[in-house]
Amino acid sequence: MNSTSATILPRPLALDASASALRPDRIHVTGGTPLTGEVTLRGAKNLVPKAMVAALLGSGPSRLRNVPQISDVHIVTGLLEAHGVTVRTGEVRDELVLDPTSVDKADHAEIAAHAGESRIPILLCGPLLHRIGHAFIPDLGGCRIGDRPIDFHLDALRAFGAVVDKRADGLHLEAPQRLRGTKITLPYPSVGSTEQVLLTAVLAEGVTELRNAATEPEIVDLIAILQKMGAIISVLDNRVIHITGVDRLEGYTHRALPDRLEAASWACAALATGGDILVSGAQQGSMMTFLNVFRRVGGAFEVDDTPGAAGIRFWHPGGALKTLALETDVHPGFQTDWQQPLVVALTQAQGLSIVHETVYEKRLGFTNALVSMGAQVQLYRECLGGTPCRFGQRNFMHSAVISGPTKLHAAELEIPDLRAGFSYLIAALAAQGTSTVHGISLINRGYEDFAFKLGALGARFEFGENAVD
Ligand SMILES: CC(=O)N[C@H]1[C@@H](OP(=O)(O)OP(=O)(O)OC[C@H]2O[C@@H](n3ccc(=O)[nH]c3=O)[C@H](O)[C@@H]2O)O[C@H](CO)[C@@H](O)[C@@H]1O
Ligand SMILES: C=C(OP(=O)(O)O)C(=O)O
Repeated sequence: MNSTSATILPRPLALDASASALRPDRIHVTGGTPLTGEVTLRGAKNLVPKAMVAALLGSGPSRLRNVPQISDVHIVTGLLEAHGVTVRTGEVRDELVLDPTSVDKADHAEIAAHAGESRIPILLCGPLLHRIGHAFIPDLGGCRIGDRPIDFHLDALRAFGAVVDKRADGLHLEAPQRLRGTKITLPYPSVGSTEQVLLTAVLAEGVTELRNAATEPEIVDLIAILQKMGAIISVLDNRVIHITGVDRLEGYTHRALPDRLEAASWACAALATGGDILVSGAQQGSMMTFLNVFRRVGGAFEVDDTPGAAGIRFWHPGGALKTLALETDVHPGFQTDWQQPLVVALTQAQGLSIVHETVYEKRLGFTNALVSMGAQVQLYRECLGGTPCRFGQRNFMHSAVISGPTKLHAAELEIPDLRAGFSYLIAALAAQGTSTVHGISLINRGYEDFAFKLGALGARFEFGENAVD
C-alpha cells in the first residue's frame, strides 16, 4: 500500500463541500509508522460557525479570517444564504466576507434542507428575532454523544420575550416586541446556551445578567467579536457575564482563534503512535489543562511562541506511558472533546487509567471499537472520578477503566461521531495490520484536510471504493 501524501493537495478555501463529497467514505489504514512532521491549524470549529452567525447582527459586512475548510462552515454558509446573507471568499487567504444587509426573509425549504446537520442553527434565534422578528429552526444535528436537549436555550429565549412554538418541522419563534434584557442563571455552564444568551442580549433592550456561564476560549473569542461590533459585555468573576444591549452593531474584522481541539488530537496521535508532531498555530494559553495531562501521561512538548511561527511540538519521548485518573469538565477543566483521542493513547499506558466523562452521558460508547482492536476498556455506570456528576444516578456508562499497555490489532471500524472518528484513525495507525474505517466524511466536520495532513506525517493509508454522494 502506498502513502497518498504525494497525491492529496491542500485545497483553497471554497464555499462548497463538493471536493470532499467526492472522496470515498472509507479509508484503509496500515498501522505501525510513528507520525512525524508538521501540521498547521486554522480557526476553531467551535468558534468559526458562531462568528459567522454573529455577522447577522451587523449593519454592514463582516470579514472573518483563518476560516477552515470544514463541513460545519459549509452548512452555516448554506443557512445564512437561506436568509439572504451574501457569503463570499475575501481577498485575504482563508477569509470569508459575510454581508447581511439584504436579510429580510427565511426560505423555509432551504433552511429545512439543513435539518440534522449541526448544532449551529439554534444560535440563529436571537440574531434573526432582532433582524426580521421571526425564526425557523430545523432539527439539530451534531455528535450523538448524549441526548443534548435545548431546554436552557429555549428558557433563555422566552426570558428575553420570545414566543417559541415547537412544531413537527422544527421550532418557530417570534418576537412580538423588541427583546428585553433579563436575568438568567444556567442550570449548567452550557457552551451553546451561553452563546445563545450573548448573541441575543447584545441587541436586546437594557441589561442582561447571565450567571453560571461557560467560559471556554471560543466563547471569549466570540465576545471579542461582539465587542468589535459595538457590544458592551463584561465578564466578571464566578461565571457571571453582564451585557448592556445597544441599538445597533457594525460588521467586524476578526481572525478566528486556532483550533485547540484539533491541536490536542494531533498531540494524542503523536503519543499513541510513538511519533513527533509540530502543531503550527497551537497556543499554550488555551491548552494549559491539556498540556498538564499530556505531561503527566509521559508525553513531551515544547512551546514556540515566536510571532509568526508559533506552535507546539508534541512527541513521545520513549519509555512507558503513565496512567492517570481524569475527569472531563467545563473550562478550565479537561475539555470533553479532548477525551476520546486521549483514551486511545491511554491504551498504551502502563497500568490502570480512569476516565470519568461528566459532560456527555454517552461519550464513552466509542471504546467498544477499541476493545475490538484488543484494548482493555471496562465501562461503569458509577462516577469513578472524585466528583459525583449529573449522570451518576441515571444509569449511563460514563466512567471507563483502561488497562494497558495493549497491542492493538487491525479491525473494521464504523465512525459514530467526530472525535471518535479521529480517534479510530489514531488507533488504526497505532495498530498492527490494515484497518478499514467507515464513515470518514464525518471527520470533515471538524478536521480540515485530515487526509492531506496524515499523508504529510507519513501515515500509510488509501481511500476505499464507493464514493459518497
Ligand atoms: C459546536 C460546539 O461548539 N460544540 C461544542 C459545544 O457543544 P454544546 O454547546 O452543544 O454543548 P453544551 O455545553 O451546551 O452541553 C453541555 C451539557 O449541557 C447539557 N445541556 C445543554 C444545553 C441545554 O439546553 N440543556 C442541557 O441539558 C448537554 O446535554 C450537555 O450535557 O460545547 C461542548 C462542551 O464543551 C463541546 O463538546 C462541543 O464540541
Ligand atoms: C461534540 C462536538 O461537536 P458538536 O457539538 O458540533 O457535535 C465536537 O466537536 O467534538
